[in-house]
Amino acid sequence: MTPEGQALLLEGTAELGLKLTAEQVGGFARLLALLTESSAQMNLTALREERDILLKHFVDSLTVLLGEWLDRPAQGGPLRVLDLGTGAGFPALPLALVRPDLQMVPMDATRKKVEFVERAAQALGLAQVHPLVGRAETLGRDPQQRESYDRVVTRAVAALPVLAELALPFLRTGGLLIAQKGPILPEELEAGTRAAAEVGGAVRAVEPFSLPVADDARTLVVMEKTAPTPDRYPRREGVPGRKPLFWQAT
Ligand SMILES: C[S@@+](CC[C@H](N)C(=O)[O-])C[C@H]1O[C@@H](n2cnc3c(N)ncnc32)[C@H](O)[C@@H]1O
Repeated sequence: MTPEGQALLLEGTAELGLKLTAEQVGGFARLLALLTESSAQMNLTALREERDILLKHFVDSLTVLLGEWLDRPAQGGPLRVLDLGTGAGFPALPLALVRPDLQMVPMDATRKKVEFVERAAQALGLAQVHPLVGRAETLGRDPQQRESYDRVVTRAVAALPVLAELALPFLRTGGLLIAQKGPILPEELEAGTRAAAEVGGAVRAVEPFSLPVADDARTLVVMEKTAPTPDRYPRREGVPGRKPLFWQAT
């Protein structure tokens, strides 16, 4: 990481209220190098410039900490967190670097991306990260995965009604989905609210904010799991995305 890059990372994370240690900065530098090396060989992420990776992957991933939805509960063990559609490890890897107390499961349908996340987690010494390959529609029906997470995080994966159907089955009652999104249209929010109710959840918060330094518009949407998900959800692979509940995708 260049000195300018390090200054940018520190500025962006400071705006989120985080004070990175020298060891954490070293972890981000290593992750940047691994991502840049691997992207040259395979199509891992569209972002190639150091500034873009630092702001739009690393700092953006850490905005999931705004609102304190991932704070450690006063009682009970560590939070078990699923990152649904992690891609090259976002937000899972930046989050694991600053929050080693989280039991993190980055999950994606694409094996080569999950293999990268596994290699990166090993190289960074993140023993609490346990990647998983598969589709949410299928893993969400696996008794070992269903209703077994305290939190689901997900960034840039799908529209809200699709996320509700894919993510809420993984949560125990009382658990939270924290979706990192761009600006949200009222129609998407309405469909997401109805879809959440259909699969055993409710929208708890919609928080618009600006990405530090870059100023791009972002929204955190939080849904709470309020009741067990009916057995018919999620529908079979591909159907939630093709026919989102209560929503006509344009
Ligand atoms: C646009 S990428 C975003 C990746 C990452 N979250 C990020 O913010 O950089 C969306 C990812 O979600 C994964 N994905 C989409 N639908 C999925 C599903 N039903 N089950 C598992 N992974 C899925 C894709 O394979 C892809 O890697």
